[in-house]
Amino acid sequence: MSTPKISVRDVEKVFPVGKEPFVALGGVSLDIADNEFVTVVGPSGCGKSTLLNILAGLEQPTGGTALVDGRPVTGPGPERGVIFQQYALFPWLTVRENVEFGMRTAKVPKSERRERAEHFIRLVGLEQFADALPKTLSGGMKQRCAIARAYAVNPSILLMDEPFGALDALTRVRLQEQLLETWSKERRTVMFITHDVDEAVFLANRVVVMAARPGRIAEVIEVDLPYPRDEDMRLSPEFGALRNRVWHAVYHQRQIKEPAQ
Ligand SMILES: Nc1ncnc2c1ncn2[C@@H]1O[C@H](COP(=O)(O)OP(=O)(O)OP(=O)(O)O)[C@@H](O)[C@H]1O
Repeated sequence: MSTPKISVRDVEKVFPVGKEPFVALGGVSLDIADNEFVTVVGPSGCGKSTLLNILAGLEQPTGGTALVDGRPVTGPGPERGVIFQQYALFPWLTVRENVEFGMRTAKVPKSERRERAEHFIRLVGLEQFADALPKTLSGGMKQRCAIARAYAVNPSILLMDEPFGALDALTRVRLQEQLLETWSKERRTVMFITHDVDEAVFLANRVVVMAARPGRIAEVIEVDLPYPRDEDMRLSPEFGALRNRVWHAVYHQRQIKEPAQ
């Protein structure tokens, strides 16, 4: 088997909280293949963001290792693009300048920067708004801009932490479809955190269900539905059955009691 793009081996994260340490992740192992789309669901506080932040290089594990392309993650890197729920656009820069910003940091020459920015702005359907400032955009448009910016740096991995969490249902569905369209044209390895079971199934090759106390992987569910996925698929019995399975895995979890310290 080829080396997984992402490999999480027995990762633990213990936060010192008050007198007793808090085990946010208690030994998580997960491999994600190149170009795979994995979604992560689980109850609040089960360590989803902590896991993503470790892969992003924003947090260090207190045990185990997180590997990208076979190398341990020691900090953030240009091969990993991170998208959070809050759009994190620079308010004083236009859409185009925001999209170019990451490439500027990555020292991409100006003409290439322009060209790539145009390409990704078009891909997310913001060409009419290339010269607009973020304050004039809707939430969905801002998030599309953040996605274009992340893609433009050409990361091989996208780490997305509830990127559509703040959006209304209709915008959310549109952005899901657009993300899949972009992903099918510009293949990337994606890890996408969501609270929305429908969204998790609609997007993924595999859904990772996490559980809390300690944060761990409860179940991994294969989504063997073909791409492209569309509205009809969302209404299909196969989709419904998978959604029910994920729902059940999330909402009927047994609590493991941590041993008394
Ligand atoms: N810096 C920190 N110090 C102490 N505890 C923390 C810290 N960061 C996270 N935690 C705790 O670790 C646990 C996991 O947090 P995390 O944000 O990873 O969960 P999550 O599954 O992403 O939650 P949510 O779905 O609510 O966003 C939580 O109980 C949280 O309070």
